[in-house]
Order: sequence, then C-alpha cells, then structure tokens
Amino acid sequence: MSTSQVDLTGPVIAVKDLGIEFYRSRRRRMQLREMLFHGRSGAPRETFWALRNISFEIQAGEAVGLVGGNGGGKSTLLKMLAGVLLPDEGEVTVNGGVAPLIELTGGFVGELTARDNIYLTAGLHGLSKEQVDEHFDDIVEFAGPEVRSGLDTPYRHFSSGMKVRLGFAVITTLDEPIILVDEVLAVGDRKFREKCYQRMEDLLVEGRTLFLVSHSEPDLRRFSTRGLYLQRGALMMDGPMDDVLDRYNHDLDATR
Ligand SMILES: Nc1ncnc2c1ncn2[C@@H]1O[C@H](COP(=O)(O)OP(=O)(O)OP(=O)(O)O)[C@@H](O)[C@H]1O
Repeated sequence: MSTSQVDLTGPVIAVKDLGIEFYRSRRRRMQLREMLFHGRSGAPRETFWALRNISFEIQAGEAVGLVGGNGGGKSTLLKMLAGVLLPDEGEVTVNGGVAPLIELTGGFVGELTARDNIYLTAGLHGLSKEQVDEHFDDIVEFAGPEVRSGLDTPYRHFSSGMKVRLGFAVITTLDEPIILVDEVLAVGDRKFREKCYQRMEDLLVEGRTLFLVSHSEPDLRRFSTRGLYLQRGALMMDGPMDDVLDRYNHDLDATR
C-alpha cells in the first residue's frame, strides 16, 4: 500500500506488446500411449500464445470490462496485471497496489483457517496486525454469518460461495487503488452479489480503478465505461463498453 510512491501523473496500468506463451496440456491424450510406447517424457510439448501483441494504457479511476469468448485470455491478462504470471514478451507496468479477486483460491491458503487467511492476505497487502484488527469485524460482517461461523475452520472446507464471500470482503477492504475481479462473483447468491455490486460502485466513486471480467452484459454495462475485447489471445478492440459489446455480439452472431 505504498500509495505515497505512486506517480499520479501517468497511467496506472501500462501494457506494451505483451505476450505469454503456455504449454498445451496433452497429458490425457498422451497417457496411455506414453505408458505403452514412450518414456515418461513423451512427445515434444507444443506451445501456444495465450496472449500476444497486447498494448493499452489505463488511467486512474477508469472502469474497464474484459470481454471475449471462452479461452480468449481474459483471466490470463488479469493474472498478469496481478503479477501472478510474468510476460514472455513485452512489459506490464502497474503503478500502484493491486487487490485481485481472481480464482476462488487465489491468494488464500487452504490449510489455514479463514481467520488466519484474513490476516495473511491483508498483511501481504501492507496492513499491520492492528489495522487488520480494526477492519476484522467489517470484513466478517460483510462476508456474512456462514463465514463468521466458519472462521476457525480451514479455508479448504469452505464452499465456493463462502470462498467468494470471504475473498470479496477482504480484497475490497484493502486500500489498494486497483481492483481486479474475475468471473468469481457469479458463484455468490443473488443477495450477496447485490451487496458486492453496491460495494463496487462505492469503490468506483472513491476513484479506484476497476478491471472486471464477466460474461454478463448487464454487469459489464453497469460497471465499465471502457471495454477490451480479447479473442484467441489478440486484442480485437479497445473502446467504449457499449461499442465493444456491439462488436463482440456481432462477431458471435457471425460465427453461429
Ligand atoms: N497455466 C496454463 N497452462 C496452459 N494453458 C493455460 C494456462 N492457463 C490458461 N491456459 C490456456 O490459455 C488460454 C486462455 O485462458 P484464459 O483462462 O485466460 O481464458 P478466458 O478468456 O479467461 O476464458 P473463459 O471465458 O473461458 O474463462 C486457454 O486456452 C487456456 O486453456
């Protein structure tokens, strides 16, 4: 949370010629043949670019929605902004702390209790024990009674909905200027989702920068003014959210 060191004049996020290459997982198809004919190493592994030639800049306070078909590279891009994955090509510069809600287990340790995970995650984002003590009741209150009664059980025993409740409550309590939210909110029940939406609106009013991955058009229109459209690892469009959704829907209709 070293916001004092943040350069307030430039973009909060600058992505330049970004590329990341993955190994294609062929484990299932190879398994039987490998056992019969090959050594454990099997055939040479194929790679592919999950993202390539991606460039954009985000200014403080922008609300950006990521759209695109399954496997287009949206979650991978969020992980790169969170610093969980590093680029093979190009650069990602993030000017300020990032609070990521990416994947259900992201950042939380399965063996630790929910209580310990709150202290650990908040601590990793720069909060002292006293600061977490101060926020602890608010976090648990927001997460709801199921989470409260499970505070001293290992996180891995939590249901998907409880994991999201705890995760959202923690990351939105952190004082980070950039918030990343992956599809995870879809897991929560309707009442909790509405509570999350209200908090996201509050964070935007406070001037935070939001990145949202969603397949829900109403959510994208509600929270994002700008859209990035990723298709098979390429940035197809960067523009106003409504225009980006029009283009995406047009492409979807054309491929039906
Ligand atoms: N760690 C990894 N190793 C290998 N391939 C990966 C890895 N993570 C993601 N991929 C692959 O990279 C591509 C992009 O995946 P990603 O999860 O970023 O897509 P997405 O746009 O978020 O998709 P969805 O809308 O289905 O959630 C997919 O082909 C996916 O299978």
